[in-house]
Amino acid sequence: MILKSLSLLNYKNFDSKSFVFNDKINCIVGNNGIGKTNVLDAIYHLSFGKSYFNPVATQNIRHNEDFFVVNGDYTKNEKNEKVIVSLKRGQKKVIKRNGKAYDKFSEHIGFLPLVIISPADRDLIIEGSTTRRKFIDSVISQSDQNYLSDLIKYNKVLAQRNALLKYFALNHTFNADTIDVYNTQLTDYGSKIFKKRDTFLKAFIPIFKSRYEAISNGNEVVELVYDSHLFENDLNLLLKANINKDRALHYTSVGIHKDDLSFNIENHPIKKFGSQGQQKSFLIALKLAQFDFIKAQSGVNPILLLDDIFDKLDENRVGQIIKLVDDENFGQLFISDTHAERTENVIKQVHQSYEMFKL
Ligand SMILES: Nc1ncnc2c1ncn2[C@@H]1O[C@H](COP(=O)(O)OP(=O)(O)OP(=O)(O)O)[C@@H](O)[C@H]1O
Repeated sequence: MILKSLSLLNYKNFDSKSFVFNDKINCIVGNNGIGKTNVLDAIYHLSFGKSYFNPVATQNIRHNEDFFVVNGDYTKNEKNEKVIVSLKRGQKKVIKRNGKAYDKFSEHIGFLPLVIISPADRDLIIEGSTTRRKFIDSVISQSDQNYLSDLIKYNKVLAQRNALLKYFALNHTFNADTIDVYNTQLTDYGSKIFKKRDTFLKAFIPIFKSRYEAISNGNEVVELVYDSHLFENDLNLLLKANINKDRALHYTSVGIHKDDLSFNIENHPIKKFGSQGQQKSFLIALKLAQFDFIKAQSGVNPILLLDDIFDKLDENRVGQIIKLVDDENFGQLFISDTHAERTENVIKQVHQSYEMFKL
């Protein structure tokens, strides 16, 4: 799959801008704040219908403008595919593929597989469990539409159960039968989601470890562990056992929305004991494993966005990463960097064609 060209209208700092891309490597270089990451984010938008960086949709519209349009022309399986994402203030976002608007955005997810590696990934290590669950969910969703639909349904039931708990507390009342209905639904969707997360992680962890080994030259031992209450317990029994706690808290304290991943280096949490370079290597290995996994599932080479990844990495590690991407197994690559010369020197070592875009 190749993104042939991209055009932006009123997207973040760009009024109107077009690119015709190289099929292999595209380097977007320029000073801080010039809009390099915004170009990558526009490409991300075309795959996921939203920004990787800014969850407030309207903030992606250029200041003092009324709308944005991001237009991408792709070839996939030898067919041309045109995807347009647009947003007008006060209206709903529209995603069109070949002129036809999607009813549900979730149907588009996975159509243009993409992996982004960015400094913002640090949130996966430093922030709470939500970001790590989002990561697992986004990898599985790109190759399994049913997973995403079960997840959406689970979250809806969860919100209803929480609202009911709040209502009971405010009105000093309780009805076990209504809670039971929600428990059954949460158990149905939650068990399926748990099984898929478990199966996914069993396949994913070895790939991740081998990616880390390649980046670090095999000198460090890392671990990724799936933490879930559901390993030892049936969700329905758990929900029943915790009902008094949930009533006191006014929300549901157990379920797959509490799952987490532990990231360790040499048997200690990487958040506390990993150096910045080790943390960055860990995140890159995680994302490259995501790439491998999506590719194996979909049979398509995802687009790979490398946002500002050379910072904080020593030459050895940069060399290892470049060696990895200098491989037929990778598809199209987009790299952003502040140092045009550094990027060009690194990219010259790769035996693939490339294009430099100076903003
Ligand atoms: N809605 C918007 N309207 C106008 N400008 C915006 C909007 N959103 C972001 N910007 C501008 O985009 C610029 C940031 O762009 P971006 O993050 O792509 O920079 P960058 O080239 O990647 O920089 P760095 O090298 O520092 O990472 C900032 O100048 C910011 O003010």
